[in-house]
Amino acid sequence: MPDLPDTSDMLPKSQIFRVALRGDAILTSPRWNKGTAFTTAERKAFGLTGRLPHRVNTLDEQCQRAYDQLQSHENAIRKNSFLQSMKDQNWVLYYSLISRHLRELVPIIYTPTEAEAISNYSHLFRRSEGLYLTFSDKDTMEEQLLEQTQGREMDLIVCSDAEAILGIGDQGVGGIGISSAKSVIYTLIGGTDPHRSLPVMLDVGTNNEELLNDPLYVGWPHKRVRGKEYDDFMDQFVQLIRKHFPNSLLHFEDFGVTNAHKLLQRYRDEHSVFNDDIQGTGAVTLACTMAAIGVTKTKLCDQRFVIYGAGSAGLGIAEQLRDAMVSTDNVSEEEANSKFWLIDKHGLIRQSLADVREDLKKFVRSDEEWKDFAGNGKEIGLLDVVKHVKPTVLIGCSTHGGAFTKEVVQAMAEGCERPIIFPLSNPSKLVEVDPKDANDWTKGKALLATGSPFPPAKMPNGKDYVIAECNNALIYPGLGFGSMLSQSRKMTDTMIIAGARRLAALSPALEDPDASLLPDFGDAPEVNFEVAVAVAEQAIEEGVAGVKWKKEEVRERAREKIWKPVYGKYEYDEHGAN
Ligand SMILES: NC(=O)c1ccc[n+]([C@@H]2O[C@H](COP(=O)([O-])OP(=O)(O)OC[C@H]3O[C@@H](n4cnc5c(N)ncnc54)[C@H](O)[C@@H]3O)[C@@H](O)[C@H]2O)c1
Ligand SMILES: O=C(O)C[C@H](O)C(=O)O
Ligand SMILES: [Mg+2]
Repeated sequence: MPDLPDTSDMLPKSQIFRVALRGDAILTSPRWNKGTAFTTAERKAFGLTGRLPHRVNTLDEQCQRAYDQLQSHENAIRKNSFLQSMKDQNWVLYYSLISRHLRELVPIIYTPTEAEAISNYSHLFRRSEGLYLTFSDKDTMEEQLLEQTQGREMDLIVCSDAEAILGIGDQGVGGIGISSAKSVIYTLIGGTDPHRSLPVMLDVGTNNEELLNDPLYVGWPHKRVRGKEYDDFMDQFVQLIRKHFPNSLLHFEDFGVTNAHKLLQRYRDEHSVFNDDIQGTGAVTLACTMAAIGVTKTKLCDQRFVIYGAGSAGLGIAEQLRDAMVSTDNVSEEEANSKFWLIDKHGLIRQSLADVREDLKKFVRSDEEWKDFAGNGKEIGLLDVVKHVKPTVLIGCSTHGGAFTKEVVQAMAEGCERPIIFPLSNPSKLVEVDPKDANDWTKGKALLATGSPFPPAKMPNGKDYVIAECNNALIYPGLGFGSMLSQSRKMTDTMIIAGARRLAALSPALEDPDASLLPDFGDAPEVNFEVAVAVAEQAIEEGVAGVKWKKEEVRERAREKIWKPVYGKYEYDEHGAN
């Protein structure tokens, strides 16, 4: 990977904060609490002398102690709960600890462990994780928002209605866990100030029978609200965000595909809105594909793409690849569309299929193309499509674990020299193929990337093949930070493509074709910093930025704005922050 800036020199200069909280109030504020790291002078000033043991610890010592405690929890879900409690106690310690062990701890607080925490949410509940806006309380939505934000400026709102959480479906109020985890990643990897971000759960009910029948379910025990009532509720929410936080980024996560697409189209010209499953996944997959075709020395328009799973992610990926093909390879949109075969649970999306979603119509295959197909009239499944189309790229975002069988993978490998295979479904148990198997079945020829972290596979020459983590977290924090930094009025497709290109340019495979297609997740903060700079520069260039900077200033401004988990120096001031 090309050299990246050392982020340690991005630490803010020693900061002095005037704080109005004393005693228990400062010890129980995760924003201000330093625990045993309060200095002797601060202990006197904030009424803490008798409330803490004698010794003053450094942040390094606190991180060491916390890491040791974490190791005593034997499984991932317990570690997740422990870290959740730490977040409730002390933000600097929480973010600093995870930053020091990024590759090890991101899978604990995010994908895949967060899926388990979300599905057990009502049983694990300890305390509030953000703002819960419930349909039945919609008349007081504005009061609830203002009560929660207490006059704070907000840079970022991450919301979910939890209809399609990762690959585990409708999770009702547990969906706050994804809003919260995505917000944490924004801070950890993107540099967003946690005090200026808000996770939101839009509780419009759930159709998950198990939750509805669970006496301990803590959400609104009601079937999902649909239609005009749903649209009005969402509109009420979006208009409040626009009114009170006009410069914020509004991030949508894990909505059902129909609402995801509709909400994005409805608001994308009014406010800076972003759908992670559609746009974030599209962007990271574009970057990963660009890296892979760099290895095969082909162009985007030379590929035949089979996308298995035509929901938010599948559609977002197809559109992003298509748009990039049009802009880089100079082909018409129609020709670019013809390079895609999308499959959902009813088989190949083609003309004679009933009820094809409006947003998929441009990717519908003609019946003419399949007229000689033996199973005509029936669903056309993945294996048949692979045999017939001979794809060069096979992408999975279906939630159908194990769908890329040995037969499918080998059929693909017969049709091309270096099959590009990205099984992206999360969490790990839903991956379409274990990358180790795909590697073995293709004798190390497949170029692979997955949505969740997987261990390296062995190449026939005995070398490790590092599996790229093609998860939107490698790009969305940078896309978002770039938009917030430049105070963009909207997040345009060209800003997203600029971010994806920057990520692709950082691929280790550019220098070594046997290396991972994407940068290591351990480098995610530096990578996302680069993405953010590219996005903000593009926003300035195309005139959607609110700031009046020159493009050359962006990098320095980004360094100044980035939030880092370090303790500032506190002075007591009754009119200070709380
Ligand atoms: N790696 C990433 O960054 C990333 C990003 C977004 C989504 N995802 C993953 O992709 C998966 C889908 O997410 P989504 O948001 O698009 O969900 P979604 O519910 O919008 O879409 C799922 C799609 O899969 C299809 N499908 C379901 N079962 C199928 C089957 N047996 N055969 C073929 N198709 C089937 C559905 O018809 C639908 O088109 C999830 O597992 C999610 O975790 C990964
Ligand atoms: O949450 C993730 O890990 C990625 C993605 O947004 C998903 O829905 O799977
Ligand atoms: Mg998601």
